[in-house]
Amino acid sequence: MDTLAIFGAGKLGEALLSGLRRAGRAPEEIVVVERSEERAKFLLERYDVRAVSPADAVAHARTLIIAVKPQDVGVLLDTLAPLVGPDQLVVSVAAGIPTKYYEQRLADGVPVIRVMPNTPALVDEAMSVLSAGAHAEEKHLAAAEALLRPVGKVRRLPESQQDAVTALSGSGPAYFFFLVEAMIDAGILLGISREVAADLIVQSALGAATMLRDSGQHPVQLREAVTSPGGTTIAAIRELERHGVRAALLDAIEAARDRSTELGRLY
Ligand SMILES: NC(=O)C1=CN([C@@H]2O[C@H](COP(=O)(O)OP(=O)(O)OC[C@H]3O[C@@H](n4cnc5c(N)ncnc54)[C@H](OP(=O)(O)O)[C@@H]3O)[C@@H](O)[C@H]2O)C=CC1
Ligand SMILES: O=C(O)[C@@H]1CCC=N1
Repeated sequence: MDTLAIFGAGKLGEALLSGLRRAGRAPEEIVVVERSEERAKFLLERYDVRAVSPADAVAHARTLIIAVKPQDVGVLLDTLAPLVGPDQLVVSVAAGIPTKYYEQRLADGVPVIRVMPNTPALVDEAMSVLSAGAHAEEKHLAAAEALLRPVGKVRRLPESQQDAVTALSGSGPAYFFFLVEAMIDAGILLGISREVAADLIVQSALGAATMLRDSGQHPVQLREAVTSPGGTTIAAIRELERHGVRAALLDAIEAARDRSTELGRLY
């Protein structure tokens, strides 16, 4: 049985856990390591998985998913280092932390894979990008892909691109939520109730996302099809351009990339 342990079942760890359970992973194949008893109780009640000590988790599991915050990885590795061996697989989802960081602290030869998933794992629509560390072979990448595929789309990219990936798809859902939040506020401004505005905008977002994925058309083509000559859309686009929204997005995503790089240097 390919058992796995999730260290830190917070927002992202829980999103992965929920997907693994939906995908049919039996509760006895998964353990979690959590600091808070209350959180452990919640996870047991909701997902039927046990919370155990780090030592028990390492003894129990072949695959170790590290889903604690980047600033907590170092302390966790102090505990794990003497326990983990090269027949196990470490999968890290921590933003910014390079595989080299793990390899320097764990026993020689322990395979490490860095993954950047995102919270749409909760609805099986995650984007997960994998990069192999120095000791990770094809079989390890394949095992990590098999783990993540049930919760969404999976790609492999070189680790040198992981900070950019973190800024694009790791944080990406937050940008869309932010945009939707602002558009609902615009509905309020125009005298539409919050409930109705949310319904209109969320369905428009879903429709637009489906077209982006399925139409085979470039976003510019799709936007042009909405933008009638002398019409309403171009009046809005002019304001978006006047306020520098495109430049703001470029700056924002660059800042996220830089923060990911910085996290990797801090810890
Ligand atoms: N949220 C997201 O969208 C994404 C997050 N990530 C990455 O996932 C990781 C987790 O992020 P997120 O879920 O948002 O953060 P959370 O704070 O929600 O989750 C982290 C969890 O780990 C627990 N924890 C901390 N230290 C330990 C430890 N030593 N042993 C066991 N559990 C521990 C925390 O407990 P406590 O609260 O008690 O500290 C908390 O429950 C981060 O590294 C982040 O970069 C990656 C992609 C997307
Ligand atoms: O904000 C963060 O640092 C994490 C990593 C990517 C998404 N959330």
